Amino acid sequence: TTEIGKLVGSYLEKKSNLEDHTVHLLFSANRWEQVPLMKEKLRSGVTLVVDRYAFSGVAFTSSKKDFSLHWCKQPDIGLPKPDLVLFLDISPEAAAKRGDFGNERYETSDFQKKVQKRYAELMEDRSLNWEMIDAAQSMEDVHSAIRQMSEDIIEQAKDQPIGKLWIESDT
Ligand SMILES: Nc1ncnc2c1ncn2[C@@H]1O[C@H](COP(=O)(O)OP(=O)(O)OP(=O)(O)O)[C@@H](O)[C@H]1O
Ligand SMILES: Cc1cn([C@H]2C[C@H](O)[C@@H](COP(=O)(O)O)O2)c(=O)[nH]c1=O
Repeated sequence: TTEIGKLVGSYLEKKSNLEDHTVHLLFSANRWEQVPLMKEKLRSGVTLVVDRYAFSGVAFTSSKKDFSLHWCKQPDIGLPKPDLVLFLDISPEAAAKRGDFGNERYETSDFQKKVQKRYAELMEDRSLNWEMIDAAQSMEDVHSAIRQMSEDIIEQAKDQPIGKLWIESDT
C-alpha cells in the first residue's frame, strides 16, 4: 500500500515494466521502509508473520539471467532477522494446478523451478532457522504444522534481542 509497494504491485501484475536491478532494490526498499514499525511492534511484544520477506527477493531476482545470489543479498543485509523461516514446499507442477496460478509475472513453472533451486541454496545457511513444511498436504495439516512451529519459536524468542539478517556476529 506504500508508494514503493504500489510500484512493485503494478510490476507484478504486468501493468508496468521496470529494469531488473531497479525492481530488486524497490522490493528491498519496501522492506526497509517498514523496519521502524517492525521494530516498534517487536519491542512491544507483537509477533510478526511476514510473507516472503528478503528470501523471495534473493531467490526470485537471482533466478534471472546474470544475477548472483551474493549481489541479490546485499540490499537486505541488516534487516530484522527472523526467528524462524518456514519454507512451504510444493512442486511447481502441483502449484500450477492451484487457483489463480499464471496471472502474475514469475508464475511460470520453468521460472518457479529455478527459484526453488535458489531457495535450496539459501536454506544451506545454518545461521538461519529454516524449517520445511510439506505444502502439498491439506490446508488443515499445513495450518497445524505452521501453528506448532510458530508457538514453539514464539516461546523461545520472547526474551531474545532482535538479530540482524546475514550479519555473522548477530546470529
Ligand atoms: N493446502 C492446500 N490445498 C489445496 N489448495 C490450497 C492449499 N493451500 C492453498 N491452496 C489454494 O491454492 C491457491 C493459492 O494459495 P495461496 O493464496 O495461499 O497462495 P499465495 O499466497 O498466492 O502464494 P504466493 O505467496 O506464492 O503467491 C488458492 O486458491 C488456495 O485456496
Ligand atoms: C518479496 C519479494 C517477492 N518477489 C516476487 C515473488 C512473487 O512472485 C511475488 C509476490 O507474490 P505474492 O503472491 O504477492 O506473495 O513477488 C520478488 O521478486 N522479490 C521480493 O523481494
